[in-house]
Amino acid sequence: MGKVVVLDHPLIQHKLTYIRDKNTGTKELRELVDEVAMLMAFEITRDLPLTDITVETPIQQAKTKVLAGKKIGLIPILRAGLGMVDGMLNLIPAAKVGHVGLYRDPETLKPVEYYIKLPSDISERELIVIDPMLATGGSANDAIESLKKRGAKKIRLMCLVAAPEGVELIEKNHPDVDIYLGALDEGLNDHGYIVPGIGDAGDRLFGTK
Ligand SMILES: O=P(O)(O)OC[C@H]1O[C@H](OP(=O)(O)OP(=O)(O)O)[C@H](O)[C@@H]1O
Ligand SMILES: O=c1cc[nH]c(=O)[nH]1
Ligand SMILES: [Mg+2]
Repeated sequence: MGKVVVLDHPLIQHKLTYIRDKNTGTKELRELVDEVAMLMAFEITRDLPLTDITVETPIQQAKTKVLAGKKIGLIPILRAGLGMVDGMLNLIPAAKVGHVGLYRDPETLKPVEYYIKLPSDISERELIVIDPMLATGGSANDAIESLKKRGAKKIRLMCLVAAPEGVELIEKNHPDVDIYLGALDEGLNDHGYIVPGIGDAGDRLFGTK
């Protein structure tokens, strides 16, 4: 079974409070999502492997460390996942970015895939699927399946807010995938929205409602 980690760093929790607040406007929301994504990226990259090197400081030789060159791929689920990409790239600037376009049918709550474009070497990369919301889990589940079908071997999932239903679905169908969250909320309402949640992430980020 994969890990489920709630990233309870005080800065993440503080910013998440203002993301939840319905009075936070589009500009501020974008900035907050960007910042939280960067902080979450900082936390989830703790286990990246290092390798030893030697450099000359102005004083003498120093045995020190650099990243071992692990290749990373960020996979935002369109649209809302786009809001988290730049924040993560601030910390992992060499990451490649693949896009999976999915929307959730409002009647059935089932995801519909409309776009996919991935780096050609996904099987060699550690992939981080990013989406602010893990509600029923259908979208993340389908995105992960699409990646696996195309050769992905190592996948993590990073979401701002999740419902237990979504976490359970990913744990059941993808026990090899670790899940990193800003918060694990109470559940879903009748329309499949996370409670208390942040509302419709895509509409709030892009101002489409
Ligand atoms: O876990 P689920 O029940 O599948 O719901 C979560 C999905 O719903 C939202 O996307 P939406 O369909 O609203 O598309 P958008 O990002 O284009 O707004 C959200 O960004 C997730 O991708
Ligand atoms: O709460 C939710 C659930 C799905 N999609 C969203 O944007 N928000
Ligand atoms: Mg939406």
